[in-house]
Amino acid sequence: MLEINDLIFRWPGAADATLNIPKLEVAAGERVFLHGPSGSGKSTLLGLLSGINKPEAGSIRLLNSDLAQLSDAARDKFRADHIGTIFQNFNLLPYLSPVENVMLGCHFSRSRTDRIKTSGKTLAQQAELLLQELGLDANIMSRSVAQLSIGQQQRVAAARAFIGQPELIIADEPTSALDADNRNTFIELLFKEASQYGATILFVSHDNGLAPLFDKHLSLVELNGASQ
Ligand SMILES: Nc1ncnc2c1ncn2[C@@H]1O[C@H](COP(=O)(O)OP(=O)(O)OP(=O)(O)O)[C@@H](O)[C@H]1O
Repeated sequence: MLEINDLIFRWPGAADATLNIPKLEVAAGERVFLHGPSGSGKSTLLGLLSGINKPEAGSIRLLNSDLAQLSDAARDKFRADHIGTIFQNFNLLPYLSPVENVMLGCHFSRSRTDRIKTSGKTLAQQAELLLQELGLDANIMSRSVAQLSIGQQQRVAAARAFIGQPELIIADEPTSALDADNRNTFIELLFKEASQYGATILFVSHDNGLAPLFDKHLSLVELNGASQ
């Protein structure tokens, strides 16, 4: 589902390329753990995969589209349709309820919205179902998210990424605020949700203790070093 070839990315003004990745392949449905020390380029790579940045050279084929060849508007649409992101700080809207926050995951994507409608549910019903599956208690669904614990906010952020079944779920250090038990539980929940429709998970973390949970491990230092 993802294939990178001869990718080079350099931040403006930087002497050296931040990323120089000859090859990277991820199959559909894989659970991938991407690790590397601070500054090794993890966020830069996620920015390229989600189409926020463009490579200087090389190709990034995601679901058979070369992101480097798409216009800015087409990359935005591609991201909204095919990628669900769980951000490190969750990026939830504090004045909205959990259900409303989750529904926002479909806001910019006709195809994700249509997928839910075809299943016969409303967006709100699907949002509620996902929140239940991810373990959010029913009695807090109508609170504003500002009143939720970190672990509860994390479940809302995950449900927002999954709504409408995007093929790729990107999780950028989403467990750094949790203790070890809660981290593992959260990752197991992500896997369960992803396996319901075969989503691919790309999970970024400094915490190598989480690596054994995943099918595949990618080290940014090794990926970058492979050409040098
Ligand atoms: N917007 C930017 N403009 C210029 N340079 C940047 C920008 N963002 C990141 N960099 C540089 O690119 C390199 C990789 O940064 P990046 O944030 O991708 O690393 P990271 O592996 O995600 O780090 P961390 O684990 O600390 O989040 C660093 O040297 C950083 O200074």
